[in-house]
Amino acid sequence: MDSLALFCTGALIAGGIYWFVCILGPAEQRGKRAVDLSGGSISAEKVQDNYEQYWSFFRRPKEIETAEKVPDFVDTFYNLVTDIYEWGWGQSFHFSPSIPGKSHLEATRLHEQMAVDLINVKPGDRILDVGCGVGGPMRAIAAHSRAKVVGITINDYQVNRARMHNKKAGLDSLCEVVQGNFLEMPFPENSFDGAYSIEATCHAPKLEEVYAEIFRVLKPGSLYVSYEWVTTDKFKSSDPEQVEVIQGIERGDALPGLRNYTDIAETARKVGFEVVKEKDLAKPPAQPWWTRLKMGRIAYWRNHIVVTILSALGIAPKGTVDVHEMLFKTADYLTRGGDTGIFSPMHMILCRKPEKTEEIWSS
Ligand SMILES: C=C(CC[C@@H](C)[C@H]1CC[C@H]2C3=CC[C@H]4[C@H](C)[C@@H](O)CC[C@]4(C)[C@H]3CC[C@]12C)C(C)C
Ligand SMILES: C[S@@+](CC[C@H](N)C(=O)[O-])C[C@H]1O[C@@H](n2cnc3c(N)ncnc32)[C@H](O)[C@@H]1O
Repeated sequence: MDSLALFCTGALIAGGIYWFVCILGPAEQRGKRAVDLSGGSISAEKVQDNYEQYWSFFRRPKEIETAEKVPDFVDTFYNLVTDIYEWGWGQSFHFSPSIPGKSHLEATRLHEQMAVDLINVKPGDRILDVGCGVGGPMRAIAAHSRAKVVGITINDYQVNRARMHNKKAGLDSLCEVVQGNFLEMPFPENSFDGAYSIEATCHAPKLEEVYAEIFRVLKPGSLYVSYEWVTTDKFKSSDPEQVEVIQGIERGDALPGLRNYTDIAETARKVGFEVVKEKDLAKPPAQPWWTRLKMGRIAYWRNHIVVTILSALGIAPKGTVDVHEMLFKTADYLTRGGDTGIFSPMHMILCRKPEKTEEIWSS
């Protein structure tokens, strides 16, 4: 083979690898690239240890039940998965019903916009995003409503990613990101004109604690909407196969325990909210939210190969393959949860903080 042919073959192989890893991979344009996968705020050498630490929480379930330990366990989880989520899913870390003729991104945006439309927000209002991730929903909601959005996340790495994306999108004057625990928020009472949480409060060990905090920081008369992860009326705790699916979802998603849908409104009322509306957005006529997970199967195999190669080359931290494999299995449990109808990630509840709350506090 002469040198020109050798050069062309080399260039073709290099181009192919670049296309496979960098172009085919990212879920959003100019999103996270496979070669940039990291362990979040954890240094690369500690990713494997932290992954093992994450699993050890499930070997001592009592520890997960201890409220004080949960934020640390959730923080470890997001250090491990944030880059993989961004790379393989995008900047919005939640599900949405499929919409025929619309892309995943369009369906995601409509699901996010529905949340802010429900809380009647005006331009200039200050609203809270409880558990904001890297800010996909926050940016969509700020752009759609022109409200000022303050997001809170426990994970430091997500704070930096969210701030970077806000700046890049030219939305940093409307979007602010704070590192903190949503069980003890660093905000004064009656300081927000509205609030929303998208698939985040499921990480709270006691829903009552996070709802009470949201209630505290909201101005009287303002609205809060949440998309909750729940087991539905189809779930039978006596069926071992169903229990396996629910436990698989809990373990792969850092959940201290999935709640039943009946607990949501009850908890909201207990902390003083008026329940305005409650609806499982996953129920027909909505199209399945889990088809996107099913359709991604080929991409997951490709991602598995990419992660294995990058990890072997020392580009991705050791442990990334394990984390990816955990997510791969989780995708299967989530799909089974969706197919059987025993699980919903979008049980919507819309609540109002009453104008007068004195009676509630004194009772
Ligand atoms: C609300 C939460 C997260 C919900 C989803 C955003 C994520 C749940 C499972 C995740 C994924 C599973 C499979 C991954 C795949 C193997 C990989 O190649 C690319 C990324 C995945 C698709 C990943 C993306 C995010 C999820 C869909 C929880 C945590 C409360
Ligand atoms: C699945 S992500 C959803 C993120 C975002 N709502 C979205 O849809 O893109 C859950 C978020 O909740 C945050 N979270 C979980 N427990 C928390 C806590 N105790 N305090 C603050 N944030 C928390 C996580 O850090 C993460 O950002």
